[in-house]
Amino acid sequence: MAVQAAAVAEADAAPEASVSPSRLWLRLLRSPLTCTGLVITVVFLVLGVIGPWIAPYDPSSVSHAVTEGPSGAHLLGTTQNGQDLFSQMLYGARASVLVGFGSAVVTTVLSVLVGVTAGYLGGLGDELLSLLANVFLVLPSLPLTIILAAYLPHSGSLGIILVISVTGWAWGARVLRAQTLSLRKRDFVEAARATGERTSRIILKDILPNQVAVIAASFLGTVTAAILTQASLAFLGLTDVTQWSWGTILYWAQVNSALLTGAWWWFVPAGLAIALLGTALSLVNFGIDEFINPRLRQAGIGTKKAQRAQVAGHRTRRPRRTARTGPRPPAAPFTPDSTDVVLDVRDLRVEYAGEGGRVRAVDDVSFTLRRGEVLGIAGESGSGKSTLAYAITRLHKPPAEVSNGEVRYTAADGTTVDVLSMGDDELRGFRWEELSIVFQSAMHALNPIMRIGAQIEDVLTAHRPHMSAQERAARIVELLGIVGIPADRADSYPHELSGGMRQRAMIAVGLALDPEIIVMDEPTTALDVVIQRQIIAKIMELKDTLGFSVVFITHDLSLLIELSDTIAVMYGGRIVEMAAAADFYHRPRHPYSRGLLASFPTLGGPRRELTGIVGSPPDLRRMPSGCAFSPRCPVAFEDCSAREPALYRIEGGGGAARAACLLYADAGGGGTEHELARGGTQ
Ligand SMILES: Nc1ncnc2c1ncn2[C@@H]1O[C@H](COP(=O)(O)OP(=O)(O)OP(=O)(O)O)[C@@H](O)[C@H]1O
Repeated sequence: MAVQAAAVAEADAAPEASVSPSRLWLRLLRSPLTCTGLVITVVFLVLGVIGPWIAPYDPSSVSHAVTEGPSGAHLLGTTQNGQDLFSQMLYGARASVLVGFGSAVVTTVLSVLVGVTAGYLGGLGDELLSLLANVFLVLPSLPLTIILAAYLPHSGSLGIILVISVTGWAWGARVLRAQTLSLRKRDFVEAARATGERTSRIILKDILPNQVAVIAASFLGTVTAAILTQASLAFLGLTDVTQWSWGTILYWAQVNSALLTGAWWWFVPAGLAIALLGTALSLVNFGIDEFINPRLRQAGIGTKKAQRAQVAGHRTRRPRRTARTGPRPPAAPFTPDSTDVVLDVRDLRVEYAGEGGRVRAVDDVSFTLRRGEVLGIAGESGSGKSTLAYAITRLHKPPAEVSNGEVRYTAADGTTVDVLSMGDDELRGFRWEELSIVFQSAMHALNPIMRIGAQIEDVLTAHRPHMSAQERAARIVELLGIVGIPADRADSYPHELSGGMRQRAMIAVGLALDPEIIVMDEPTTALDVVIQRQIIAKIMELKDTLGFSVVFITHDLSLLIELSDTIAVMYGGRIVEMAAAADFYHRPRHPYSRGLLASFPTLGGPRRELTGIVGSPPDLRRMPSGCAFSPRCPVAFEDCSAREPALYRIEGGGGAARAACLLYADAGGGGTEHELARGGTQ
């Protein structure tokens, strides 16, 4: 099959280039609101550290200047004992900042530990941790805080930090658990798992960075809440009132009726400080959210200055990294009489266990994939294509379970291994090194907050730990070049690329380790027809140059015929026809294949009426007796609902055709799927 390579690089170049990390930080600082928030927060932090050293007086020492308003000697006035309020505010800054940030650190660490662990682990661990969080959530936090504080009146700031952390961690943990639950099902986490990354690394590099905005919001929110809680407890006299904090200042002001006597300078500075720090933290929070979330940046929610910085960033030229020397030598092209089997799937059965029992989503599936071959798997939705792909890549998860069969992989050096019996470490080495996967939607399979280059680098770091940073950079450039993406796009985020580019970036990730087999599950479904054709052309070009084999899954039979060497059609979890692509196109044997072909417009050749297939695919829980297709089959006869057909070999079909239809039961050369597996697809 000769498919010409398309010049795809220019065709779908997205309009926006990316911006270097230093510029992004600069952008954060260029937002006036964020900057204001940062400056105020830093000023308070500095005051918290140096406050007691620069205070002009001892905050507790009395003087004759009682209840005096602000003056040169006492910048913020005095109390009714003549104590200097400016000094009290400086001492108070330390206590408030310490309690605020201390509580936020402890609370956030607890929330992250419990929330992320529960969400990622699932199962019993999740249930226990969630129960714990729920118990703390239903406890009335205000009375609990008051009671705990009353029992720890002399424990100082550490006691307050403890009280606030104990009563405050559960909410954050619950939010983070929910986020983690949703993230762990995302394709980019699946992809990271598939590339062999360890759990700890997935959590640190894929799960946590995607939650930075939530963690930051929770952290800064806790700082504000903790400062307020501490002020409230102190105001109520539930803390050590001889320890200076902004809350204690308010407490003494209230006890001495400062409001009634008009001594505004006594309570206004402390109230203002709390409000100002809370506002500043919120401004920083907005800024971080905008910085972390590339979509907000893209949407220009930032200030005009930030947008100008963005435009300037696009114009900035970044130096190109030098490419590694040439691609690997071209492999021998695939020929239909090849017997060099790379993947041998035998009698594979995959079941989903549910409340209503087990359903067989893949049943008795056998096929061989030869080196350099493209095996196309077609079938309506629900026929078991994805379940098959996930099972042969060992990416299936409960409730899916492989209950029978073998998946044997033969490396280029002739060694054969059973993929289904591999241990975790062996699997980690196998996936991506020998077999990689290109998922359906690159937008979901790529980590949205990691640059394309970094995502390729992750695979290289996980599998080639001895590669130097320069070698990795060169390989990234090489891979992007192979799939037709300009090297400077390594610094782009997925959302900055067009759909076609993203899908090619996903292919680059799949090619990173030069695998023998690539499983592609609907890799072009989400793309428009023009880009779809470009991607297909690229895949075929790469296959011819690099010599890998492909298992290509799609609904689109006409596309499949064009790019595949061999076609397998699935129905109700079984392969019902298998044939060389050209033979299949001209003479589909199974009535279901004929119906499928009649449902799609041909890519070339004469126009024909699209008829489709009446009825719907079978419910796996109630499979019809005999041939599963018989209730929909236009040529069914009596025997069809009683006898289940094997995958019969059909002589005269170029030696390659097999169909699971009783029409061919006596057509000669009857062979079971098992024999098919032994004989290859020929
Ligand atoms: N998580 C699950 N739990 C229970 N049954 C499932 C689950 N996932 C899939 N199935 C069953 O397995 C059958 C095959 O699903 P699968 O996704 O493999 O089909 P498919 O041919 O890839 O469909 P599509 O083209 O829509 O992706 C479905 O009909 C469904 O009944």
